[in-house]
Amino acid sequence: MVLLLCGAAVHSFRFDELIKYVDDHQEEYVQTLREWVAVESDSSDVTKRAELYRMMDMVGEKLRKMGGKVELVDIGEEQLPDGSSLALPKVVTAQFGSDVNKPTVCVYGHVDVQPAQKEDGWATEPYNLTEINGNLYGRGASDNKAPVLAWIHAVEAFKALDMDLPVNVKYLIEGMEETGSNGLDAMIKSQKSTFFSDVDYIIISDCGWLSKRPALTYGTRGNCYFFAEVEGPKQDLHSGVYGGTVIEPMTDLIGILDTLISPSGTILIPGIRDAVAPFSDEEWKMYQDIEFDVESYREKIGVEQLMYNNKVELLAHRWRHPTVSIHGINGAFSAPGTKTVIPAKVTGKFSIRQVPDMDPAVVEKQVTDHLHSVFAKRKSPNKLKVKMIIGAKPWLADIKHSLYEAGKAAVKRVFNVDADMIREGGTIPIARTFQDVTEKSIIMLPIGGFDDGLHSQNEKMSRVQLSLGMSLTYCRPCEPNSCFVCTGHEWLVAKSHVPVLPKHLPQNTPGNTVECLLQIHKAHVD
Ligand SMILES: CC(C)C[C@H](NC(=O)CN)C(=O)O
Repeated sequence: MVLLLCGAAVHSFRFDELIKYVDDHQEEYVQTLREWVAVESDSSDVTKRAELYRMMDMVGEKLRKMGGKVELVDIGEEQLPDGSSLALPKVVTAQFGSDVNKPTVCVYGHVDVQPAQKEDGWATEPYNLTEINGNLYGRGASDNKAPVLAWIHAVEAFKALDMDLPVNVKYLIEGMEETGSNGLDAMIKSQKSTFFSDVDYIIISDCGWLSKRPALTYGTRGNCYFFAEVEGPKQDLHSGVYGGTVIEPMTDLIGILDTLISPSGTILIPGIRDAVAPFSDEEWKMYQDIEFDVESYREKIGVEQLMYNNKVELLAHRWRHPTVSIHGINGAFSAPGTKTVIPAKVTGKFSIRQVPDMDPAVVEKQVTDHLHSVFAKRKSPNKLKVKMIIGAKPWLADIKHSLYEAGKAAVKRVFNVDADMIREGGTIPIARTFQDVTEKSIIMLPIGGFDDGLHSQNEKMSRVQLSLGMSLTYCRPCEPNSCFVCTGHEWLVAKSHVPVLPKHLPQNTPGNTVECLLQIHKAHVD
């Protein structure tokens, strides 16, 4: 939370009050996160849609209570595979201040989550925020509920103290990010000349650091998500009775999925790499300077071998080369027992993370043509249907833009180290739309840690990481026209902010606040 809540208008006396208020309310912030995590706002599961609607209402209510001008924007319906339709969760927009003499910052985030069940291998109940050794475990804790709340609480502190916000702040919080931000493109287009007309900057904290070093994110990969359905007999069959007499849909599906990517990671779809931007010497040099330890990355994941052992190659394949991942097969027998079935219809789910300058429409054609071509060669009587479900574009920012200069200055002032300039291998579907449609500058400021387990078992947000991230939020009082919000060039961030440290950590570590926090953080993650 960077930022921007820095204030020409804030006197140091009042600034101390602000810091104290935030520190004094840490437990309430965690309690609100607990309430938000308790909502199973899984956007991929239509049976959980009521929870998602409830989640959006909670966000709207929270912002309304803070005195914001809040709207729950209807973004229409989604068509389900069975032909029926279902209302999309409303998008929450909120506005705090409309002073034409102040810049306006729009914070984007999402409060939907990926699926999670205890049986997937979680050590705790995924929807019951549980603190263990300073880590707050729960689905959505890092992706993206805590970062969204951090931004909300930053403004709430100003409001609670009846302090003038030095910038106008807008929020746009959605509930379909994890399934491709359905409906949001259209909403942004339709509100270009209304909600977005006075927005100067867009800030996204839906990403994490790469290591123990603070980072700024300047690129994300896109995602083209496919369903490949193979349909054969009219119902499931006994493999003893029918096996050997029918051409099985599952055999066809595994056969075609195996033509997508080689064991060593080469994508086998013709033409797919044609539009990939060349990896420049400048990029190579940048990647070399980034703090990242390949061996500890390998160990943390728990694999014996990675695809690349060289740091630059590994980062490049994580951020700026495309890849294919196979996620699952619907209709396949997957229970622990030994059912001897021949499934009649199976749907393979896979996605391609794409990079500049790939285009989802082109990828869709390349993948569809390829799968139909390899399927035809099998001469199977079964039917193949290929459908692209998500077509989210990659996003890349200009790191020479003053917004990134401002971000670097803020990190330097808070942490006393230079930010690593990183990209994200994952996708924030709406980032590119913001860029293309609103033509505003976007910065991604990671708050999450490098090992938060996003989309995985035991997702967490550590209290220390949250404190470190939050210290970016508070800017010290500055002279008019000298801070980022006034000039667009610099964030002035308080060095004097001393967050309340988790009680189990040493309270009397010597050194200044920043060194102290970094030492504690290091001890905590080592
Ligand atoms: C299109 C994807 C489902 C989006 C998803 N985004 C994030 O995880 C960002 N929080 C992804 O898988 O990258």
